[in-house]
Amino acid sequence: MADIEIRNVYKIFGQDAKAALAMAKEGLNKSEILARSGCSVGLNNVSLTIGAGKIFVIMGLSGSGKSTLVRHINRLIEPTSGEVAFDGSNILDLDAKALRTFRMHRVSMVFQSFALMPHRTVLQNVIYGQRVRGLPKAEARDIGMKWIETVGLAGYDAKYPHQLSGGMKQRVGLARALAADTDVILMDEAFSALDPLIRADMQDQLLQLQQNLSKTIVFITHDLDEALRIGSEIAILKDGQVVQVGTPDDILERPANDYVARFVQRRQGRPEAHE
Ligand SMILES: Nc1ncnc2c1ncn2[C@@H]1O[C@H](COP(=O)(O)OP(=O)(O)OP(=O)(O)O)[C@@H](O)[C@H]1O
Repeated sequence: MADIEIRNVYKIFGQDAKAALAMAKEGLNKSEILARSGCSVGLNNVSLTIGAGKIFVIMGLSGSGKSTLVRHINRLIEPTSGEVAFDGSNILDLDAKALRTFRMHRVSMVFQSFALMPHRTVLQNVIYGQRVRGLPKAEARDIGMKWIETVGLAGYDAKYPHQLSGGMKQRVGLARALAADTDVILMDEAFSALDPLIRADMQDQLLQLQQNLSKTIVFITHDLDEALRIGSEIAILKDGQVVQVGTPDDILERPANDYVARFVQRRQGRPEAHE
């Protein structure tokens, strides 16, 4: 179980990141920084705590920084400034070997693009991490088959990714993350290719995982109903900044500002409030 702390994280993409960082720290906004430095601001002073055992949902318009934020949690991306800590230890201090171990045991990721290995079967994809860890084949197989069945793909273990639909591939990606048995699972629009029935099923699965196995799940979605259904907490990002973090009730009933109120209304298909 891990508490994840994101502290004053800035992420600047581009050549002149140092100058752009100084501008961000002075309080210039994303478009001013882009105009002056040519740099794109991914995250602009983000601080938040993701409690162990929670389903922490991240929402925001396209380009608001959701994927950039989540990729900091397994150090796929490193901040230009700031810290990311697991149980108080800054993961930026891990050397290459410790980072490999951290990724193997502490945090796995389900990508929107599936990221399956095309020449390996469903089962081989699902148990790849376990095999790399050195788990004997028979044991890894049992674990893999269990999760393949859980995600509704019983009978597909010997198929190859090209023989599956997009939604099925997404479920293989999820089974792989579950089989890896890490404390934390990062999910970047991981349900976007699922049809509504399977999507609802997978939401139930996630709630069970959280409740029964105390997994911490960080979940990006564009779907407010999904966020409200599964989220212990929801963070709303805008232009690389967190505009509110709260329970589903907080977000719906006590929006922190007009932006969040409009965001929620728009997503629910209600008429927009006045600007
Ligand atoms: N590799 C990169 N190079 C340059 N800019 C980047 C890079 N990755 C992200 N950005 C910029 O950082 C900002 C946040 O991007 P990010 O992909 O995190 O947004 P997002 O909220 O996940 O969007 P979406 O919902 O479309 O996936 C955007 O302005 C984007 O242009």
